[in-house]
Amino acid sequence: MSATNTAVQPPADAAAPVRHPEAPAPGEPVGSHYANCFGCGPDQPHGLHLAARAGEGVDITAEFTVRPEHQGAPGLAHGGVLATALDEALGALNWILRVISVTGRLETDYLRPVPVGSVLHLSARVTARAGRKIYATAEGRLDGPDGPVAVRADALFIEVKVDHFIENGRQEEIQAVMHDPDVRRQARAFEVNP
Ligand SMILES: CCCCCCCCCC(=O)SCCNC(=O)CCNC(=O)[C@H](O)C(C)(C)COP(=O)(O)OP(=O)(O)OC[C@H]1O[C@@H](n2cnc3c(N)ncnc32)[C@H](O)[C@@H]1OP(=O)(O)O
Repeated sequence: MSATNTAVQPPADAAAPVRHPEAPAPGEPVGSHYANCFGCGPDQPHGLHLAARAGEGVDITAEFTVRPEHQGAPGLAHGGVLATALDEALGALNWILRVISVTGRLETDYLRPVPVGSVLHLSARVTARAGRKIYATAEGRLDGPDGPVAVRADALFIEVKVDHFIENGRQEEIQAVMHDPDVRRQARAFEVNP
């Protein structure tokens, strides 16, 4: 990180976010960006298995069922796991913008304990963009999509190229995904933005 402007709130001159014309239609699943992702990967046995759906704007919704393996205190979700759920919901916004970005900063508020067995109803939306910076916010509610807010987060994501992963990831996993033609096509498509 080269500069000091790391605030999660957008500057006054930030632009309004725009839904990409090829974003999934409202209600459609956005899909998993990586089968072994701890947040959304279907092949990750220890993961959260978050399955996000596109909203009507630059937003998504998702549900996270808290399992016994997600505990911190007895019978309650671990705070780091809840931050992961928020982070993953925010990361799913990439599909709506059709941009590849990674979390730069994530500020989380824990408002209510989240019991094991409960379903956290997540929603996330992009609030603004400024250059490579994407400002977004997310919340998780208990007892349904209109229930009380248990956790929330403001985040700053930074747009990156596919090379960010190729250059920094462990070669074993990089080589495995590079041989998957679907992954390659999908990743490159995200880099060709209008
Ligand atoms: C294929 C789809 C993938 C979808 C992934 C979603 C999964 C869920 C989300 C995640 O978990 S992502 C994984 C966790 N995040 C990371 O691993 C990111 C690690 N950090 C980095 O790799 C670099 O720091 C980063 C690419 C984010 C930035 O490095 P750069 O060299 O490209 O940026 P630079 O230093 O030029 O800074 C550009 C601007 O961003 C700001 N910035 C950079 N890093 C920041 C940071 N960490 N926090 C806040 N602001 C940051 C920086 O201040 C600057 O602001 P200004 O333009 O106003 O000067």
